[in-house]
Amino acid sequence: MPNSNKTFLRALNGETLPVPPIWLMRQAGRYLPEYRATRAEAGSFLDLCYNPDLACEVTLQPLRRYDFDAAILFSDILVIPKALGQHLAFKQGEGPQLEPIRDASGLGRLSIDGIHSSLGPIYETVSKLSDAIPDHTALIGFAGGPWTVATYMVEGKGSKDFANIRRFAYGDPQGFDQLIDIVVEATTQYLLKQVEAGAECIQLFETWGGVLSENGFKRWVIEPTKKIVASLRAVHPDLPIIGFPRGAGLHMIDFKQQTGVTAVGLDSGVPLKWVAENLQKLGPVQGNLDPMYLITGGDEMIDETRRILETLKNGPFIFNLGHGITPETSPDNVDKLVKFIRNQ
Ligand SMILES: Cc1c2[nH]c(c1CCC(=O)O)Cc1[nH]c(c(CCC(=O)O)c1C)Cc1[nH]c(c(CCC(=O)O)c1C)Cc1[nH]c(c(C)c1CCC(=O)O)C2
Repeated sequence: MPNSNKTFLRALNGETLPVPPIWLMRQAGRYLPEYRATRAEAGSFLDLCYNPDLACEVTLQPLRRYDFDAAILFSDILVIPKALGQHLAFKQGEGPQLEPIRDASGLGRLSIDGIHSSLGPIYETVSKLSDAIPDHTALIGFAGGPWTVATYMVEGKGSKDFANIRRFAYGDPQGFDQLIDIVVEATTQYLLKQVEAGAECIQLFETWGGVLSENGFKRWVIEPTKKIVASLRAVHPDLPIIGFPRGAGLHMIDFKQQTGVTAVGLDSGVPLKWVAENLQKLGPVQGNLDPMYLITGGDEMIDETRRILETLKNGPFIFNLGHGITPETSPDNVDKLVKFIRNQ
């Protein structure tokens, strides 16, 4: 039975609560002046990710302002390719850059042997957070979904059409399976260490799940996720796991049923009546305010929030965005959103 003062864990345990728990993807980040100050102190974004004291500090910043029901470890999904030996840099204003692996011949550059020494500072951040967060706040650990992590490993940066990875995966499926297997193994070990260090729930960010063909989604999103979930549950049978298969549409039913995740994160495009009638009957859901409403604010933000709360109120539900908060977000609008949800 989850700690009863943690509403986030209660919702994941299937409870329908009168006021849903709330946290926001990317709740620690550039929209907060105190985050920008701590990042400057760290030197760079990656330096911040590998500095346990400062990573702990930026995780706590949004909790101090908004008292969210969950804290999410401050790190990035791309620490896995880096731990596997792929060079990673974040260029200011340009996002991540990796040396791309375009085919199976590049897999020799990866090695799983040294991952824990590379990821050690992140486990230390989790452990510090576990001591530092308030009693009523749950601690979320995370990793990227294997397909999404692989998109950056193969494309070498963000992509609009994912042409390189689709060419690799569709043209050499067995070779591509090997890359996915390496990412699955590293991710599983990484998440087990996060749970050991105090993470109470895991979220898998499958941000680019929606770009695959039907069979591709089964083979490179559902199957790898299922393996990670089974390996985590073999050690921690009751661990809540949230899958966020962004853009997956109707696949979300199979995703929920076949992977064994506890809850499904919804992107902003998902029709909520369909969710209430189908997906939410299978387990808790989380989402899905379009982050752009936090920039526009006003009555439109409140009306859209009301619609979400109203449509999903008859089942287990966690309020969140449909994607990460953007740097242009006004901290005051986040305050208004949280107050509206808690005071209706
Ligand atoms: C695809 C992806 C990445 N990282 C992540 C995803 C999946 C979710 C999503 O789609 O947003 C996940 C992520 N990234 C970050 C977190 C921290 C926890 C949180 O507060 O939610 C989490 C959970 C911090 C971050 N990760 C990043 C920042 C901004 C870095 C900075 O401070 O300059 C933060 C706070 C950088 C990042 N990291 C990544 C990209 C493409 C970028 C550049 C885009 C950008 O600049 O916003 C890879």
